[in-house]
Amino acid sequence: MKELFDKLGGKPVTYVLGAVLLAVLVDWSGITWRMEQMVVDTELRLVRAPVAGDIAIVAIDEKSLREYGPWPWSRQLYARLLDHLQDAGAGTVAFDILFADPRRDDAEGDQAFAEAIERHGRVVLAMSSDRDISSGTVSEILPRPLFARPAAAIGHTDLPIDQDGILRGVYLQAGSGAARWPQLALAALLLDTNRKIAHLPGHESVRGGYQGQGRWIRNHRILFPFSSESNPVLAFSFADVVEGKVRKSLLAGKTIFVGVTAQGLQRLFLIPGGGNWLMSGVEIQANVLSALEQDALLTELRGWPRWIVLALLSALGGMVVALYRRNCVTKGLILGLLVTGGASLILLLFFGVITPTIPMWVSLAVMAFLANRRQVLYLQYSSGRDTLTGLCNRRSFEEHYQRMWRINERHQRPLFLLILDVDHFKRLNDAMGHLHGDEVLRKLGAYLKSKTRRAGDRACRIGGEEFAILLDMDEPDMQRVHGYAQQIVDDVRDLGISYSDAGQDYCLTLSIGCASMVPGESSTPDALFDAADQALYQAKKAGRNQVWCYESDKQPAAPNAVEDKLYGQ
Ligand SMILES: Nc1nc2c(ncn2[C@@H]2O[C@H](COP(=O)(O)OP(=O)(O)OP(=O)(O)O)[C@@H](O)[C@H]2O)c(=O)[nH]1
Repeated sequence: MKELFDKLGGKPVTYVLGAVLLAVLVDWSGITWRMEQMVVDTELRLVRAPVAGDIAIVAIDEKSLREYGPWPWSRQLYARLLDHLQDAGAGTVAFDILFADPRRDDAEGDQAFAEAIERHGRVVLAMSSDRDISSGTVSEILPRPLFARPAAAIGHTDLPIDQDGILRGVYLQAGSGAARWPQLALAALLLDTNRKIAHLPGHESVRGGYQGQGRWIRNHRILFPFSSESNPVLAFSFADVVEGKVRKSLLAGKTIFVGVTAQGLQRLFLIPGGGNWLMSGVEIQANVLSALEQDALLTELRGWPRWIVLALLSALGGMVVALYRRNCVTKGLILGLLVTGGASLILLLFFGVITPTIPMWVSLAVMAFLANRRQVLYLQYSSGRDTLTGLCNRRSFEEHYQRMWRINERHQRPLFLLILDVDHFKRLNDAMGHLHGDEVLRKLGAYLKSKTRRAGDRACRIGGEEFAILLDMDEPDMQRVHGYAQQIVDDVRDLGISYSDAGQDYCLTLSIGCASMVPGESSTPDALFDAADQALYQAKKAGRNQVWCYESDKQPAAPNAVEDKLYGQ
């Protein structure tokens, strides 16, 4: 596992693919949705745009309430408003007010309003919905037929709130059973421009018509930039307009939304962008129309396009992390976050595309963490390695030696140590050069590593051309160890590393001294080392290219007793 991690962690492709897969997985799981929305909201702050100049609100505000008394008023006032707006040359008038019930005490007012709607010819009325709590079904509430008949269009005023209480977008179509009603702002747009929109923008979540009785169906969700606090929608007081206090030129040619803004009478919506900025429904309608008119909608990527953009951006971030994986992981992570964050910002500012940023950042953080882990492991590993052969160095060998000594002492098991020395290595160096000598040592290192595969086994380069092997044997038996060492001697000879010196050909050989001891109070790690060294000395003395062993019984093993128990080939 560690080796796999080591191998994969070294390759840039690991970081690129890892970042892509993880980002897609995190995004798909939806666990970062809330955080993601916070980022999107912050980004949306940057794309705020003023509402188009040909849109205005006629607001039922505090001033109008002071003028005309408590709301609702006689519909006569709306009739007067419509006539005034018509006179001023205003365009479509959309009421963000539901006129569903008759005013029984003011039939005249209702009649006057109906006639004014007819006269005006370009009035859009609002419809709404009502959920029956016991059955859960949703029914439509339409304007009373007296008004609906002369109205040019009817639009819904459903403003959906996300799970976190923020309104980020609207549905261009909604209705009970089928999404047949256009959003109020869309209805006004269609009327004003006499346009037929072949393909409604936004995400089409519902295909086909009727979706089931009593279900409130929404379709074509759009996101759009909201107007800023410093650039609010142009608004006139209802009373000022009706009383003719607003210059006609200010109203001429404008699409007018009529709605309530007075505190306490209307529902306010929290809009994205941080802070607690609230907007009334009528202001939101003005914002929607402005965005539709100017084609300034934002695209929230879904499905395959979302995965593809996410994959491309996180691959870019993964590449940055991979680039810095060895020198400075933190720098790589910070740059990766900046690059991906910057790319999403560019997509938003220039193309109006909202990309999921948090999943990319999560995946980059994980990749950077893995790169860092690998780097730490690599440093730990390399500090205990011999740089030429890749075997462990004397320091880490000694640590391992001491550890194995303690373990075997607990279990009262013998420990086997082999010391290996290349024969006449000076002669090889002199004949072939130091670099060639290095290459030979490297080859020997690789071979010895392949001979030490058990967890407790360790091969190490303890000096120039001197190696040591510590063996962890299941069945402690010096004969087997002798056979093992002899195999090494034979294999090295069979490697056929040959060289000539002074006209004579030589083949590289090894000598090995083996020793074993049961760790205990009377035997020490140094004693075992000395014993193996003595055995090696004997092997050299006896002509090299051979194995000599020293085997202790469980008695104290004084170094001077070593030779008594030595045996060779
Ligand atoms: N190429 C190379 N040579 C090394 C390295 N470390 C030590 N040596 C050489 O290894 C040689 C060891 O020489 P000696 O200690 O006389 O031993 P030997 O020639 O192998 O003779 P015996 O051990 O008695 O068989 C010296 O020439 C060192 O310079 C190394 O890292 N690379």
